[in-house]
Amino acid sequence: MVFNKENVDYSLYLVTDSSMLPDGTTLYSQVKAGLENGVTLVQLREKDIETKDFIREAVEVQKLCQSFNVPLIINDRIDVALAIGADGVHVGQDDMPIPMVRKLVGPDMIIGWSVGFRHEVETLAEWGPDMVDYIGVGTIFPTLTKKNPKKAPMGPQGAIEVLNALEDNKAHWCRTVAIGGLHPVNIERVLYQCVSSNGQRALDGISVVSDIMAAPDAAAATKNLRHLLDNPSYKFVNLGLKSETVSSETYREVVGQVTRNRPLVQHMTNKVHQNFGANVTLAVGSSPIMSEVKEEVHELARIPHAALLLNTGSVAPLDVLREAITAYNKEKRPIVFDPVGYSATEARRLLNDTLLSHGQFTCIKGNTSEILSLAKLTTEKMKGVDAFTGQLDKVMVAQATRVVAYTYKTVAVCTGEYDFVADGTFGGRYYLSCGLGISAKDIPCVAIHNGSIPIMGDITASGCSLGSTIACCVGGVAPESNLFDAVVTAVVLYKTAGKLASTRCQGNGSFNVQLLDALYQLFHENCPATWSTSLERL
Ligand SMILES: Cc1nc(C(=O)O)sc1CCOP(=O)(O)O
Ligand SMILES: C=C1C=NC(C(F)(F)F)=NC1=N
Repeated sequence: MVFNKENVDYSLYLVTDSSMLPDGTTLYSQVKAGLENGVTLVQLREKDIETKDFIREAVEVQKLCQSFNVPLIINDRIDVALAIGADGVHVGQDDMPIPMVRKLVGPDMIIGWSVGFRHEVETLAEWGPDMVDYIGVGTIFPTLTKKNPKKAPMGPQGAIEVLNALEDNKAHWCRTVAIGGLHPVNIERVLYQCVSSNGQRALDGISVVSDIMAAPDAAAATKNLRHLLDNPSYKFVNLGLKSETVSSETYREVVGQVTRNRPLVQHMTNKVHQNFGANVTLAVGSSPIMSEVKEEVHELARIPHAALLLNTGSVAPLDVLREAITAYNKEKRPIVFDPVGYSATEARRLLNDTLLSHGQFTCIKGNTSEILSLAKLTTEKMKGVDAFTGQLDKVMVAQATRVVAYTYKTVAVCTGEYDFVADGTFGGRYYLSCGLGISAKDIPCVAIHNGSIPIMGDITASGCSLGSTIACCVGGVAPESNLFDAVVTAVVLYKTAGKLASTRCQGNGSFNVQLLDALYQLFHENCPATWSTSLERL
């Protein structure tokens, strides 16, 4: 019996592996537990097994799947799939070429293909809708399950690239499942982040091997995965409802909450910023801790109103930075990410990309060149547009800020004479298969301006310390507050203080001191109605 291909549910795709079964379980018992608790598609995958044994196992698993009305896919062995009348086959890039597979299995069988790169999608699109029915997109995260892995982990951003390739090549028939190192700790983030740039396509499902096959309690493991898939909202922090307008009333409320809650702001940052960042944090009614001790990040993240500022000018080892991201994501506490010098060197780009794929950030803040690089909008692409006044650059930079916010599903801040703040969080909502239907150009973005403050660029750590201020605000607001409002408040507060300090200082040295004083005064007076900074919705 071959399944009607049009209504396959790809949402929870179990790929078997009989080499990792816990004592007291069998391949059959693990698959059964999966099917009883929400697995929607099964792939029998045996790498070194005698054909006779494989056939026997396949017939047994096929009967089980049929009793749950779930299709059975056979990995790689076309002959076995044909012999037992399986519902489909899955082949890798180095297995039998797809057109030959289709010729052998006929039009009704499901064909799945392992895909990791844009050129493989282009090939698939050329073959047209009668060949590949779905693709396994991976390897998302490192995994020990696949022996001799040929692909480096691509992270959620790699999966987005594949989704974009499907859209660019109009392969609308093709379904997608992510695979590789997928577990409850990262599945919501993958489903939340992996949306094509045009907002039209998301993953159709996730595929797991060890999370179920190696689980002593496969039923519980499956129930947990099913829960994540059926409750499409990723609460990486308390994402409040969107407020319509950001006003001085909003600022007053945020400052009031920071004052009341005095958040702990953990800094992992560069040496130059440490001292000034700690003083800015104190001036903004918060409590700094400059700790890069891996063993204490979980304890710190559990402190009420904790927030992390991760500034990759920091020299903390990569595993410490990753552990911090894991800890704050786990506790659903905000992380402000400042990818210093993102595109300056390949080493920095790699470090920042690694951190960006390791967790979910609440706010990504950068200067214009960092944001343009993160948005993959090189100045060449920008030059393609006629050179109007600076006004045009403002539009382009605002768009780049929206692209970063959308790509990383975060609040993005781009600093400069105009500070841009864009909100790509979507309240943490995600959907399977279809995206949210909107693209980067549709997301909210504001421009914050207070005249030019040239001296701001002449002191060290002025940009980094905006990061500290943002962390104070997103850390200090009450749960269910709107993070975009908290970030905008921080930027408006900081820009107002910068302007004030620039009118009072005699040079760099006194500007530093005046900036601290201005932040302290503005924060403690908390009269935003008097703040001079303008905010414009774009
Ligand atoms: C079978 C397979 N294919 C992959 C690919 O990237 O194509 S990764 C993988 C193994 C995934 O196992 P786990 O869920 O235990 O990480
Ligand atoms: C190598 C593989 C890659 N992806 C998939 C799946 F996710 F199921 F599509 N299965 C495999 N065996």
